[in-house]
Amino acid sequence: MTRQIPEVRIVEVGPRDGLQSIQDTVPTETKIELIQRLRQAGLRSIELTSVVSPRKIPQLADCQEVLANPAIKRLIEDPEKLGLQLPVLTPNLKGLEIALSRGVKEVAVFISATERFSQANINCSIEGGLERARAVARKAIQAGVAVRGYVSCVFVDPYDGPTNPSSVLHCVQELLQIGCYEVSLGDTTGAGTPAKVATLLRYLEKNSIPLKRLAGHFHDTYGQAVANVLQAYICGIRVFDASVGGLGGCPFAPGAKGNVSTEDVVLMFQNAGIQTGVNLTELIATGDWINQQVRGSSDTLPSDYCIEMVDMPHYKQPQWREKDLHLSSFRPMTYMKASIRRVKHADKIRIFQLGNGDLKIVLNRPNRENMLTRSMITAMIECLKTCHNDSSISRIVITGTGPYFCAGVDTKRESFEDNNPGTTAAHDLLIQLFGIIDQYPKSVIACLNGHACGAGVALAFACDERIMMRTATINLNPTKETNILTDLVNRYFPSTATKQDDKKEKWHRTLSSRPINGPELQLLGLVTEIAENKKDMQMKLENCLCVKDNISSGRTFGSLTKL
Ligand SMILES: CC(C)(COP(=O)([O-])OP(=O)([O-])OC[C@H]1O[C@@H](n2cnc3c(N)ncnc32)[C@H](O)[C@@H]1OP(=O)([O-])[O-])[C@@H](O)C(=O)NCCC(=O)NCCSC(=O)C[C@@](C)(O)CC(=O)[O-]
Repeated sequence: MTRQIPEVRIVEVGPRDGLQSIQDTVPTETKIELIQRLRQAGLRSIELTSVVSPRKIPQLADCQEVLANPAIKRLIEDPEKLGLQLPVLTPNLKGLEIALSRGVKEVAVFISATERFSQANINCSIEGGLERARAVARKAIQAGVAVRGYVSCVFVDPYDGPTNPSSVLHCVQELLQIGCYEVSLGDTTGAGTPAKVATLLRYLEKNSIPLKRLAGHFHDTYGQAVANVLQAYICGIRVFDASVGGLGGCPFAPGAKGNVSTEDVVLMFQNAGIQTGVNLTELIATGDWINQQVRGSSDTLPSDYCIEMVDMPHYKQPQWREKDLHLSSFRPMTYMKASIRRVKHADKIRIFQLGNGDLKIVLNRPNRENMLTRSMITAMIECLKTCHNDSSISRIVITGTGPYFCAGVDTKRESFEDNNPGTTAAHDLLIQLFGIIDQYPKSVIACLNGHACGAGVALAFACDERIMMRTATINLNPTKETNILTDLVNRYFPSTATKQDDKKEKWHRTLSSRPINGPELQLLGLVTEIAENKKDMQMKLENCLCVKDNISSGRTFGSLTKL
């Protein structure tokens, strides 16, 4: 017998909650594109904006322009026909009037279950907020406009502390009474945990609140938001607010973090076979895009899964992605099957532990060609030391994002001389790093996603193996970094065999004179594999049987490197 699993509805609040706290003005066109992309990704309920005081929420001061945009207007005109719900947040009659004048067919009213947050957010008491909501609902319903309700601070008020559940009950009862078709329970401060969620929902249900009239709105301040969504689902909630990219937060709830990310919610449900109607890959691309727009990078993507997916080979090919994202048709590829756990994300370094035993260190400073800073070098050293005796890790993979593997040390920022008392010069840190890599008890593989220069070349050559993109080159820039590389060559290339000395000599000469590409390096035996593209590199990495092998010089080599 097939198990019937009810569907969930996701209310995407990214264009409103997601953006409202961002300091720098997000251009109106970006907001419009965000809405369109979200719709494209399959989201059917999208909160478009809010019509609130522009003094209080300057970021959404362009709400009228958003609503008046022809593309958005077309959606607003007949959302039902398009299968859409497009609420707009309206705190009072003024907001409602503006929304109505723009043809909006659904509004959302919002109150708080606690006094201090209510004052901070909407400048009135709980009862004052209810009074406003009542007036808005009455007029909206008369105009044939649907009304959704929010109750904020259902667990904790940022100023008052824990919330009395009876106040939440009162607010929910009132909002349903005034005609809200659904009330979203706002964990504004992100203080909720699954146990608190279950307790509150049981309490509301016992007091005759139908769970089908409730939605969950969880913020991720303490990393509990996805767990809270799951717990609420188990309790019977089927509607969840979420924000793409995990953006969000109320400026009047200091310290609170963004909403639960839509990507994580969709991923969780989809993998449980619960349909959300959302195309996860389109959504992840949208999350990546909006993060780039508002934060200048995808560094802050909500989960490691999203970060990994964005870096995935062939990520840009929807056919492939769609297929692989369904558990039933998962590609038999260790990398995909592997669970991905964040070990640490230091400054410009991402570190993942994959379930297949790889630890992946990603240099993530693409706009500066992944040039190494002191903190990046230190983070790598710390990571390698931490994982030294970790039996769950068998290989270390070092790679980069963007067109460069690593363009050396950022000499504008880092000194090679130990001229600051108490600090270690970049040179000494690098030597320490290369020494650790060289003597590491596990295999260390450099995946040269792009070009390497200066100390970046040295980093690659301190590793046991190198897999290199065909289009990548290595280039020993004639800078003061050269000394480091010469030092490395002398230290780490075997000196016992004359033949190898010859090769070392040749390699050094070639390297010093011009950029040298992967195939040339492979001929010299200095690169194990050449990859045609990211996917191929991943496959080559999967197949790389790198084994540590002690040789007479005392240094360790990958057995596949034929020097
Ligand atoms: C609620 C008010 C408007 C009351 O503000 P007020 O100061 O009590 O109202 P007022 O009527 O005295 O008006 C003050 C000024 O705001 C203007 N104004 C008044 N109303 C509007 C309007 N609708 N649209 C545009 N402008 C408006 C009004 O014209 C006047 O302008 P001024 O004469 O000073 O230039 C104000 O306090 C406000 O806008 N607060 C911001 C609330 C807000 O947007 N908070 C964030 C969203 S809620 C949230 O994030 C929580 C939630 C929903 O996501 C769930 C959760 O996580 O808990």
